[in-house]
Amino acid sequence: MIRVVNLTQHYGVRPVLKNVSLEIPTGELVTILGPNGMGKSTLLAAMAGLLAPQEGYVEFDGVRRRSSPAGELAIRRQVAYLPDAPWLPLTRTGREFLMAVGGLYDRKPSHRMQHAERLLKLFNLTEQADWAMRSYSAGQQKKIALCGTLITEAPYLLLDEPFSGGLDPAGILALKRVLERLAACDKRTVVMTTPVPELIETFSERIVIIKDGQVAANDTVVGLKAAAGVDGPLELALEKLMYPETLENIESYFTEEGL
Ligand SMILES: Nc1ncnc2c1ncn2[C@@H]1O[C@H](COP(=O)(O)OP(=O)(O)OP(=O)(O)O)[C@@H](O)[C@H]1O
Repeated sequence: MIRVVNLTQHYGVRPVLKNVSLEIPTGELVTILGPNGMGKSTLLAAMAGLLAPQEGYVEFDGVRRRSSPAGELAIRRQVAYLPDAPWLPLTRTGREFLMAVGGLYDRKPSHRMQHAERLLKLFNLTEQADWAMRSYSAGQQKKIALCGTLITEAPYLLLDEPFSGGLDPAGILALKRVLERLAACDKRTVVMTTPVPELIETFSERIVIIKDGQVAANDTVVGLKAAAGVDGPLELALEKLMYPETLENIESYFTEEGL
């Protein structure tokens, strides 16, 4: 279980997250949604241990992040984090990269090699496996970064915009199905952000909406639709809950122009 307790995060004097508390049970597939700039990436980075919160803390299975070197090391082996703009060692090949990341998580070389092969095949990168990653297209770089997260086999996956960055439909389908199966069959916990509600409607178990630095909603897709009084796609419910002003802005854009 992940527990976020009274988390407050400032950049300079500007508060981004204000007293955020959240519990994510093991094996859940959770999506964090919210308007641009509301703190989704900041929340994920704090969960990943990249940011030291000014107040509050994050716990994985009862061990508090950043509380002791031993605890922090134990958590690092359990958690894989994919930032929205992941860094890749571009002079290395995709296969070398996967072998190196798997090694950081103590996976045996023969197991890593075999798993890398399966991941490369899954994301249609077999042909490029032994090319330097600088020759990969943007979408291929995103795919290899995703493979780098999956090869860790970490029980907790924190994925910042895993579906963005030029993934093709085959890549999106592969990622959706893999995350679904990992959560359902392997009890892996997946927390991710995405700006595209259509992508997650059918497979995200729970949605957390961050707005103005706070948790505005934390519910299932069905629960969110009921709260918004919407009997259609999730997108409509989110428009009402997250972006009520956008619908008004669209109207006034056309009205003020006399259109
Ligand atoms: N390193 C930083 N220094 C100062 N301010 C920052 C920094 N990183 C983010 N911010 C600010 O914090 C706020 C939250 O940013 P964050 O990236 O967490 O939002 P987000 O919800 O993930 O946005 P998006 O949907 O656009 O990715 C924004 O207003 C942003 O300008």
